[in-house]
Amino acid sequence: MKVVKFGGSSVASASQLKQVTDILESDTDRRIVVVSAPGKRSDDDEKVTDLLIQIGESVENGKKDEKAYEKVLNRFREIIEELALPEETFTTIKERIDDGITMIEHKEPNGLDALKACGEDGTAIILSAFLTSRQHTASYVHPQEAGIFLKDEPGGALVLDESFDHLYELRKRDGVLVIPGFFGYTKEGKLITFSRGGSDITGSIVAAGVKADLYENFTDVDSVYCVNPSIVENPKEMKYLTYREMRELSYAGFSVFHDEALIPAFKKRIPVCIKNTNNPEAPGTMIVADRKDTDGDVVGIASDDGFITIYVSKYLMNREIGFGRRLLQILEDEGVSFEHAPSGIDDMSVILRETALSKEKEDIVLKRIKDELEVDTVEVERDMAMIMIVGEGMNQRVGVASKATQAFKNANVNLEMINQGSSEVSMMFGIHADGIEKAVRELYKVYFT
Ligand SMILES: Nc1ncnc2c1ncn2[C@@H]1O[C@H](COP(=O)(O)OP(=O)(O)O)[C@@H](O)[C@H]1O
Ligand SMILES: N[C@@H](CC(=O)OP(=O)(O)O)C(=O)O
Repeated sequence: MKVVKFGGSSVASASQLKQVTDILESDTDRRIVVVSAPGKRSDDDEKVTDLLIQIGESVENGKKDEKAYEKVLNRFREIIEELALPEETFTTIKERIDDGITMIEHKEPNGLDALKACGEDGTAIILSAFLTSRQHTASYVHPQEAGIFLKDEPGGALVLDESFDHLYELRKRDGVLVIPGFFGYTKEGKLITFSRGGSDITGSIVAAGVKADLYENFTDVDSVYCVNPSIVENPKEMKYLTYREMRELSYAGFSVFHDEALIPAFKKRIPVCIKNTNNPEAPGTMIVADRKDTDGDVVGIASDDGFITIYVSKYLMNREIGFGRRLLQILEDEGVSFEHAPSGIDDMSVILRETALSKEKEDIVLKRIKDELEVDTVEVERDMAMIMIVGEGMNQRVGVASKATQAFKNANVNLEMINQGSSEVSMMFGIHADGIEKAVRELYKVYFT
């Protein structure tokens, strides 16, 4: 049995949904399908999830964005008409969207999540109806009925272990099962969504729950490339990656697969394959426990901007037991999550995502660091970017870091920070965001050409 996830680009239009159906029909092992909300049909198009968030926020602010509301309804109406589905398919989707809006108007908790979930819910209703119209045994399975139970955590929902046992029961059902991605329920019955891009996580949870032979993740590229294809033209394709490599790369900026989506599949040893909906014959990229082709130092280069560094120095910090803990405690008290914390003898930096530290929070945090830790210096640097090079066995090879530093030199980009990941499959470099593309291109040259 295979679990198949189709991303937003794969379900963006009626013609894409027909392509999805062809893919399902070409392999009867593809029994469980997880779908995203309709994504962009072209570069200047809008994702349904973005429109739903726009509507939700406008309702929260007291004036519903009618334009965005009409756009969402039109997206679904167009798809339904082109697939020649009955009118009630549209009515059901519209009712669910209107219910989400009413929840927000009544200030019910999780109203925004309920509205956000309508994108994937709508796609699942449409795809199951379309499969049925093509004489397949197919059913829509609501995440609550499937038993996808989640814990509400800041920064995104987390799956509860009992979900895997509930999901196993799906194996007993006949036909193709279509499950909307991106959301689940708390034990108290509240709908909650994962963080953005979270349908990949649903797919992985379902694949782990039903103990699938394979989790296929269909998107709009032939494979995972060793570097973001919008930075380097025609980069090298990756045939195999290990779970650890993919986790590091997706965490550090490979947006093709959600970084939290690997853990459920990894724990149950379910292989993952990233494939192209518009070129399903291409082999794609397999993510597995062990990779045999270990040629080359590095398998991928990921990059992301939007980071802040808090730099702290204090003479004899090395002798002050508990300094690091107290510094991080301040962040914990203020509800700020951090990404990395490299340290020296008398200094320590904490790297955070800009989204984690508002200007007001920054003032509070800096004041507390100064007052409570009596530091010599505390400085904040914004507009930082992180570049991560990843490769299993990289730590065993001589000269990997020197190639990287040569590349930064070639790009004329100053290195603000270097951190060898504790996982030993990655090395991270902090630079100013304006140097990101130059640096990535030079790194690509030294490792891949
Ligand atoms: N290293 C990479 N390899 C492949 N695609 C990448 C990489 N880094 C970023 N991407 C981007 O990820 C996109 C696919 O992810 P996403 O837009 O989330 O797809 P979907 O709509 O299928 O969920 C690609 O179109 C590509 O632009
Ligand atoms: N629709 C949600 C969840 C998702 O996974 O989407 P996509 O498959 O388009 O990345 C989002 O936009 O965040």
